[in-house]
Amino acid sequence: MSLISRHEAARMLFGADRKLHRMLQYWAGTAVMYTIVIGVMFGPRALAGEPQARAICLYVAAGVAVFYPLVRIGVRIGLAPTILAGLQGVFSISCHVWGYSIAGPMRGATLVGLPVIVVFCVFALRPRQTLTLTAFNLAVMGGTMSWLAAHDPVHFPPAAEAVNFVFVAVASLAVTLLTGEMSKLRARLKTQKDELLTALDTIRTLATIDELTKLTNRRHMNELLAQEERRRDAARGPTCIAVLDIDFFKRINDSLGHAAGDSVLRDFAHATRAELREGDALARWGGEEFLLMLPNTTPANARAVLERMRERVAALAPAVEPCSGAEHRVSFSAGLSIWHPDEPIVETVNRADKALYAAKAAGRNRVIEA
Ligand SMILES: Nc1nc2c(ncn2[C@@H]2O[C@H](COP(=O)(O)OP(=O)(O)OP(=O)(O)O)[C@@H](O)[C@H]2O)c(=O)[nH]1
Repeated sequence: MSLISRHEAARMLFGADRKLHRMLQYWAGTAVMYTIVIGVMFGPRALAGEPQARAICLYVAAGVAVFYPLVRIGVRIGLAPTILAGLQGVFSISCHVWGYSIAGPMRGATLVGLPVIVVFCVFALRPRQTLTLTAFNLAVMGGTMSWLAAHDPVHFPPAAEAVNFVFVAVASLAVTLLTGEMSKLRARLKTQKDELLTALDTIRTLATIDELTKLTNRRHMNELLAQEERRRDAARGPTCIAVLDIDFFKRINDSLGHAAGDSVLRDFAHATRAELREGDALARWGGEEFLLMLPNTTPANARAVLERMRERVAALAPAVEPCSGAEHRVSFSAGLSIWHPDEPIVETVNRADKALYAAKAAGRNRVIEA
């Protein structure tokens, strides 16, 4: 039989999920605390056969055992941590109150643990909920102390009980207020973290995406080109570069206005993007000019992609002048070049750019290879 590593054992006991792991670590921490405290206070008496001591030892052991699967199931079914923390808090209070009533002269020691319960709940409960738990804690403890002082004043002198109560009330309230501040601080930190993540996301988008067309922007395309250059791999197929430019775009702008021009740019981006595979990149290179990078693509295949793009663009609804009803069909010209591995990739882009000029000079709405 193979021995399991400490890491695997911890994974089995605490699970792989980070949240579950954290909650079960708290559970383990409290289990160890209970074992020590109950063991020291009631262990010898339980071993001596005293029924009350045995009963509380069993109660605590059963409670600790029940909470382990409860936490695991709770996290799996999405039970609010508040409910789990509340249940553990109430269980803890019942242990303390019971322990206090049967601990004899040592009972003062059990009071130390009451404020600790609140500390353990701080990560799951909101300040108001923590305050409610403390109020419940003091009501149960105060009620028990009063009852004990009234029914057994010899063992529970009223004056001593009153002092004990004041002590536990002051300590619990102080801890509750402090943990409340901690909770607020945590909530503020969480909000700030969320805001920072959103801001980071926006910055990342702004840095890589063209706002109008939602295509890759020039800055990011330059990074992709450099990346492709670094990755230079003879075993892979060739990389093709194309520069695309919308024909007579100025006319659309001049006769229909800038907003209509923007709308054509968006439609053009949408239509051409539909022909991209994973790994291809299409960027708005500037104005009405676009740069296409097709890794692992032969020039024949790249030409076929550009032809399909031309068909899609030709199928776009024409921009219509409202007064004259004149139609402006959208088309583009493109220059295509293949990247030679010994050539800086910017040179390949320049060659594609020159081929684009040739396509424009040859009458537009066509693809010319460099
Ligand atoms: N609406 C809009 N127009 C833009 C944008 N960027 C550049 N332009 C316009 O695009 C037009 C480009 O015109 P030209 O460079 O003369 O080219 P063209 O009219 O397309 O002619 P050819 O390229 O020779 O076919 C100019 O009028 C620019 O103002 C933009 O973001 N939105």
